[in-house]
Amino acid sequence: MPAPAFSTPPAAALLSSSPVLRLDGLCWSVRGVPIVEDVSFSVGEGEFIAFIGPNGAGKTSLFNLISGIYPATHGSLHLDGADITTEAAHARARRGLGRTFQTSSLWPGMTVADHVRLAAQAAAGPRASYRLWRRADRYPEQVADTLHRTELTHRADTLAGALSHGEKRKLELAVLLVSDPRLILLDEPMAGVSAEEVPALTELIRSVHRELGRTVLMVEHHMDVLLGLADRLAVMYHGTLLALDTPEAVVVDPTVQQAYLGEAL
Ligand SMILES: Nc1ncnc2c1ncn2[C@@H]1O[C@H](COP(=O)(O)OP(=O)(O)OP(=O)(O)O)[C@@H](O)[C@H]1O
Repeated sequence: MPAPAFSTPPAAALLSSSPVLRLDGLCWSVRGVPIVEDVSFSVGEGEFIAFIGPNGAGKTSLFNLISGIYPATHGSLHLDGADITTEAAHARARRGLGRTFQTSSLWPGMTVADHVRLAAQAAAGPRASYRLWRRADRYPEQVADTLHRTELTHRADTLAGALSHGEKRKLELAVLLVSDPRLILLDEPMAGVSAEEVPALTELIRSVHRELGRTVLMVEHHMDVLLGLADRLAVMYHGTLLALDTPEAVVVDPTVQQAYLGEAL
């Protein structure tokens, strides 16, 4: 019997007290200018943390540090207890850390199914032959399951360039999910998505978190989206972590309110 494309962690794992991810005093500077300053927090298995903060607060930079795109200047990062501070992005991906980017990372002239098939092949490791990836019989279960999960089955043969913004975001999620990551970083998944498409995309992200049991970190400006999804809200401000608490506590936190100069969160 073929292995399911998605593994669901046992309920006990969701109650595990050991953090999936731990940041200790993480810093990143560019030519001596601090961009991320002394950020420390832990993420529990199955948790959903949403990152908010004004433009330029350092949210994407923090995601780049966690995913290994930038090396930390100081501090440390542990994934499942292993020190990954100096590990390259691809090594972190092999440990189960996946991410999407603020701007679309799709090939407009490639079909939806081929995007997912190529990602499945890449996840299968360096021994998989890239000459074979276009064969439609490669990774059929993974491709079909992932397209079904992301509600893109009917768009399998459509070129990515012909998709709506919301469908492009779904395809980016599909490309991510087919490698079965345990910890998922989503950088502004609603960016460019029309108001009509936001609810369906929100539900998809919710199902990735709740039904697949994935641990999720997400940068997002839509507070209405976040309040229904996040277990905790992290507020970034001038490169520092200003607050990290339940959404209810964060929205009434006077330090956070002052940082936003009285603007509604
Ligand atoms: N590679 C880089 N080199 C120099 N400065 C950078 C680099 N990347 C980011 N910065 C600067 O770091 C600061 C934080 O940027 P970052 O993109 O992390 O903020 P953000 O909170 O994600 O903002 P937004 O909500 O607008 O995406 C900004 O002042 C930005 O110009």
